[in-house]
Amino acid sequence: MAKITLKNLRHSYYTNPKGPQDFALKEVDLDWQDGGAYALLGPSGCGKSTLLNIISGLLVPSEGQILFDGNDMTTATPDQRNIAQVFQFPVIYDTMTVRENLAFPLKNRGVDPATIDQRVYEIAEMLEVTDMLDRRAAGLSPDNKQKISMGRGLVRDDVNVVMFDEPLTVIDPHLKWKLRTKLKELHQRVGRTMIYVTHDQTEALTFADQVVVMELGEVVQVGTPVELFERPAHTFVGHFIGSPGMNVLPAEIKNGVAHFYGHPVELEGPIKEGTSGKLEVGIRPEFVGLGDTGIEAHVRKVSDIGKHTVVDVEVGEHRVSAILNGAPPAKGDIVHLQFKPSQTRLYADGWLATDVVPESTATGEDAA
Ligand SMILES: Nc1ncnc2c1ncn2[C@@H]1O[C@H](COP(=O)(O)OP(=O)(O)OP(=O)(O)O)[C@@H](O)[C@H]1O
Repeated sequence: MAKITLKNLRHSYYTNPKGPQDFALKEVDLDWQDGGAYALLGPSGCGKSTLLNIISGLLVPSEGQILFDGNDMTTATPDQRNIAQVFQFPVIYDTMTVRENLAFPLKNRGVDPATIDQRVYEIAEMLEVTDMLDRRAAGLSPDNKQKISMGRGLVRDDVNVVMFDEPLTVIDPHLKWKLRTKLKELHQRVGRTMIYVTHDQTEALTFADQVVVMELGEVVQVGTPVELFERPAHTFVGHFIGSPGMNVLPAEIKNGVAHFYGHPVELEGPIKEGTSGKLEVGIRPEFVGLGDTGIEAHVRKVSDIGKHTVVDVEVGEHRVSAILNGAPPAKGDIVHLQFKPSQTRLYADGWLATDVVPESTATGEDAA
């Protein structure tokens, strides 16, 4: 196993890139700690596969380095990197039994038969496939084939990292949650570095201890699921994570106070020095409340989603969502919005521009 470092990495598929727009990856600096459970999360086209291929050695970056425990591996072949990969579609041999499929990566490396038997059994137990060990892979369901494919990725204990590239694509929706949880459990049991690539926030947040969020070839935030939810470093993270995502509303500063639609808005803490550019207030629907006073809004839609109600309101031409627990208002009502100050942030050109008040100096709490 190894710590993997990406240093000043940039990649363009053009031979003569003219500017940042020609780079599929713009300046990536990242450390993947030994034994960590990571997710690489972002929408289609943000650069996830490009980054994955650079780590696995299928692609040499235009600029920068990739280090394994400080050793430069930038131009090393995939074989030399000692990486296991699980792809979107199962990679198994149909004519072999499940046991032979699981044993294959070990046999290939000349591991002794007794160790192979033991490892295959351990992995089969973890994946709950011991009853299929002697069945031909050809007869398995797609879900089970993908489980075996995962098993092949996990069976070796000498790999530097196991990379999963959208591994649940072929899995039946009702089984997805089960395999997601299984993968998390497997990480805890085998303790190997794992990188799970996905565009699905639920998969990323269930699996990973640390989530790397990418947009337009850039890493916009690395954090725990809670950090990404509670304090998005970029409005993109606020939008992308959560359902519905964070409300991002136009703001202006008057006499040092943020305003939205003419109303003063109390922020989580001081505005960072030198803040300028396009200003926006970010507040998650979970922290928008209703009260007798506050920002006047018209209720446009009320959706009952079981435990909560999502209420969509309009403030002028701006749409705001609130997640409410109590009795909801009705469509057409006029309500007053209150933003919970400790959860209200300012963003400048998309980036977080407020600091948090240290706990010892924080006063009371929160209007909503
Ligand atoms: N071989 C290639 N030649 C030219 N451009 C490419 C190539 N592969 C990817 N790109 C471009 O690089 C950018 C990043 O693509 P990449 O496939 O890494 O994104 P992704 O996040 O993995 O997307 P997806 O989830 O759809 O696979 C995109 O704009 C894509 O069009």
